[in-house]
Amino acid sequence: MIRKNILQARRVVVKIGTSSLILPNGKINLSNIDDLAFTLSDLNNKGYEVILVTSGAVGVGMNVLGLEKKPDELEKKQALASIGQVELMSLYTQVFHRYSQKVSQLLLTRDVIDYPESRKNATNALEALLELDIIPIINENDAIAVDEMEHQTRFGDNDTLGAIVAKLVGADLMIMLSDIDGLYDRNPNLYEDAKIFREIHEITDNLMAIAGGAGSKFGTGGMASKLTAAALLFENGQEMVLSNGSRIREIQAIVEGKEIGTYFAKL
Ligand SMILES: Nc1ncnc2c1ncn2[C@@H]1O[C@H](COP(=O)(O)OP(=O)(O)O)[C@@H](O)[C@H]1O
Ligand SMILES: N[C@@H](CCC(=O)OP(=O)(O)O)C(=O)O
Repeated sequence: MIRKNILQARRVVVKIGTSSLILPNGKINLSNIDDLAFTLSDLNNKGYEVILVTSGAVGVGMNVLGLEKKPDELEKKQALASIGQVELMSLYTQVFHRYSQKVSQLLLTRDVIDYPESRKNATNALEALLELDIIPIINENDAIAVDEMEHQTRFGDNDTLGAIVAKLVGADLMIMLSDIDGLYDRNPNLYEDAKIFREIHEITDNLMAIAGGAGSKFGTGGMASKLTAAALLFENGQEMVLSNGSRIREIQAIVEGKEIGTYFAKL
């Protein structure tokens, strides 16, 4: 399938996962963050409207406190997110500044999106930021998003958040960066002969089954949540490319419609 719709895409949501921001040893992946800032700034200069959905608050918080294992207690994870989020934004501000690109931060919770008035406020803010040539950087507000009965504040994972943001702003394309080249017919970290899918047109139960299992120790989503995000995008006639967050500069070739990663588009 030729990725011809991608050639028309102007408004792009890029989602980067913890596994692309934190090295296996727990340190910050500075080269990936620098590549991300360069590539997104370059896209913005070329006339694309770019929104970044980033994970990493908890992972960076673990790095700040020198923790090797994510704590089980909810309030400790909240605290870690609160510590890590400022550090993450400080890093982003510095690297984007190097490429003369201004950025902003939005921390969302699900109730904001569920209530029509507050949803409209979020959309208005995003539209105003894009109009000002800013790259909005979005994360879930993990420090306060805790689910209580009848009041859902959590998105749960940033893959879903990315798809919801893409819907909110009517994005033409979502680029999902993970620690893997795309979706495989089975987990390539466990099976050497796993084969990559170049395109997916439908999210079936069978696909969900082969994407099962958790992801990296710092993240939360795993491959299944990427498929759930794709299914949400399909509902809105939107498209997604899942590609490797260790080769971020390939985003340029992705928006040129080149066959990189796995392309999710309805037929
Ligand atoms: N069928 C599959 N194809 C690709 N990756 C898979 C598959 N099944 C499970 N995975 C796992 O999902 C991981 C990506 O999810 P995750 O670690 O949550 O990434 P991120 O932090 O980027 O959100 C891969 O590294 C891989 O171990
Ligand atoms: N919002 C959380 C990350 C949640 C999440 O989905 O993580 P990931 O699977 O790495 O995209 C954080 O900033 O730590």
